Amino acid sequence: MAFPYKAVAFDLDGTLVDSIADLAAAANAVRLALNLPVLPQDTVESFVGDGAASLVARVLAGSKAAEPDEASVLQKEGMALFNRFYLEKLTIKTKPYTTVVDTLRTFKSGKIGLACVTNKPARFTLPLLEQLGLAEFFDVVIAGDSLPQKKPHALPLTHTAEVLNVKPAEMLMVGDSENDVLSAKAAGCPVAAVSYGYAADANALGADLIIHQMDALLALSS
Ligand SMILES: O=C(O)COP(=O)(O)O
Ligand SMILES: [Mg+2]
Repeated sequence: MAFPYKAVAFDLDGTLVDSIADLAAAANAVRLALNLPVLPQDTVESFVGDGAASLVARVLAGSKAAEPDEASVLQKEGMALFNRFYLEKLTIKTKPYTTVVDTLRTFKSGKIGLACVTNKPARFTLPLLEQLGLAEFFDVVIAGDSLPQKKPHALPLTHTAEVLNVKPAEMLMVGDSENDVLSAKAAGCPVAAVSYGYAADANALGADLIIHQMDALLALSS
């Protein structure tokens, strides 16, 4: 194919799949179990992007500023509840965004290396990809706890490029958040941002390119 890159690394939440309804349901199930009032879905959406431990800390505090304190009893209890509730209902409403499946299929048949690089922990990432029939497309899946560093660090992307045997400059990162853009820039990867994800303003992320649906990638040529 005329596609200008040898590989593509995709973020998961807000990029490949719209997972916010199930994330918010699990988050609010945690709050109800702890006798806290439920949060609006938009509030939970603003807490997503830094992995499950950060999400749980923010959901418990009701504030984006909260950071996980692994030693806290409440954080441990919140994590245990979130793990249980979210794993039970990972893909009730979660679906791939429009044109995602066809785009992955086209890249796969064009021998483009494909990776999923997410901050979501592996215990959720792998079953979610399986349940939605997406796992088969990826040569490599790097979750938030697969390596010692997660996005916005460069490591998930430099490691992915190494596994796919391409240079970072030959691998396009596609994401929806500041962490995706920062990780790509730190790794030396070109980066596209999707306009439909969980960032308040995709135009402000500093990506090289903005796309409004995934199959816009297929129109790129060198
Ligand atoms: O689970 C998160 O916090 C974010 O996941 P993502 O990196 O796939 O957007
Ligand atoms: Mg994302």
